[in-house]
Amino acid sequence: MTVALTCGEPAGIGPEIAVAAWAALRGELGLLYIGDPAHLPEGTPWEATDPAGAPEVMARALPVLARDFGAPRTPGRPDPTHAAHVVDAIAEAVALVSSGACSALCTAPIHKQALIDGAAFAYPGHTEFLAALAGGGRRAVMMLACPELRVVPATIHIPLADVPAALTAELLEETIRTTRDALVRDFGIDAPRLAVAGLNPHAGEGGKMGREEIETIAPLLERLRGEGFDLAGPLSADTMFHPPARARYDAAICAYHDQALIPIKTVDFASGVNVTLGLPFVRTSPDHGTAFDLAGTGRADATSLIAALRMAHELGARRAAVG
Ligand SMILES: NC(=O)C1=CN([C@@H]2O[C@H](COP(=O)(O)OP(=O)(O)OC[C@H]3O[C@@H](n4cnc5c(N)ncnc54)[C@H](O)[C@@H]3O)[C@@H](O)[C@H]2O)C=CC1
Ligand SMILES: NCC(=O)COP(=O)(O)O
Repeated sequence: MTVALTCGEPAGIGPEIAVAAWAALRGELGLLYIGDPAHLPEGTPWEATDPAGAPEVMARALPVLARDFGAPRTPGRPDPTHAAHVVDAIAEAVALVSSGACSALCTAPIHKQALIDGAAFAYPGHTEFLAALAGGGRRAVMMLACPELRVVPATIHIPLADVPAALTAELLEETIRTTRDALVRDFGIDAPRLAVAGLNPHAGEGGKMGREEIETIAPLLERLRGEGFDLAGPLSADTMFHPPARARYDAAICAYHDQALIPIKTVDFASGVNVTLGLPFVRTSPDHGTAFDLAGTGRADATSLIAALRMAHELGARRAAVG
């Protein structure tokens, strides 16, 4: 069983944390790095191979599906000529997991702006790109998970000003259903408890601080409770994330990106994992970005990538076992 690991933005910390993760995990799981080996830190032991050969290579070298990105890497400074190769590596990894050659996909961070500028990348992130590659008109759902907390932003990479209009009952319902299904299937939670945040301060304060809770969120939750969903909310987001509140749910569904990601990155920035729900294959990622300020210094922490690779391996194995 081999986890495909895409290189992400070569100017970021991806290549160096990939090597650190390989060193930490080589006795534990198989991974296949997809990228340009010339971008790996000097002196990295690596070996060109394919998914079938990766587990055997792991013990002595980083297994690499070697691709030529055509130009060296300058840490902290993205090269526009790399952008299309970065996108191709993700598409290639999806082909490997879709064919069953790899058991799961883990992605090192991309720099969204560099891909949009350099390759006219038409997506705000991996999540939406992977949903498009998976086909079937899917809408993938982003979850970030650490041992203490799981959060799901219903709207993702859109301007804050656009959130109220985007947070429709349809989007929220699909997000809740996808999250519940994934908690059962991938996380082994038989009866998931979900907490749903309001959009406004104090969840609207009875309509005095916004009406989305009364008009959209509460009626939807009531309907879904009628179907047997275990749903709390709409809750005030500011009091959902302290430890006793966290103990009352298995995942928090949030209205927008920062409402979800600020708490988890505060609770556990080091080892949070981003996992995409609703795809026909497993995809995880570290919770952080390209960290240009650290690229090339050797000071980047690989803990989150290690946790992401472990989760990818575990979820891939679980799906393989249950079919
Ligand atoms: N899954 C993905 O592809 C993700 C990509 N990004 C992208 O990354 C780029 C940079 O985003 P930022 O908001 O600056 O976030 P960032 O996570 O790259 O950096 C924020 C701060 O955290 C530090 N940091 C990040 N990772 C670290 C690590 N492994 N060890 C130690 N310190 C670490 C950085 O040095 C910086 O001070 C953006 O283009 C963003 O879209 C951000 C999050 C996820
Ligand atoms: N803030 C999370 C993030 O940017 C990750 O996005 P994605 O590339 O996993 O869609």
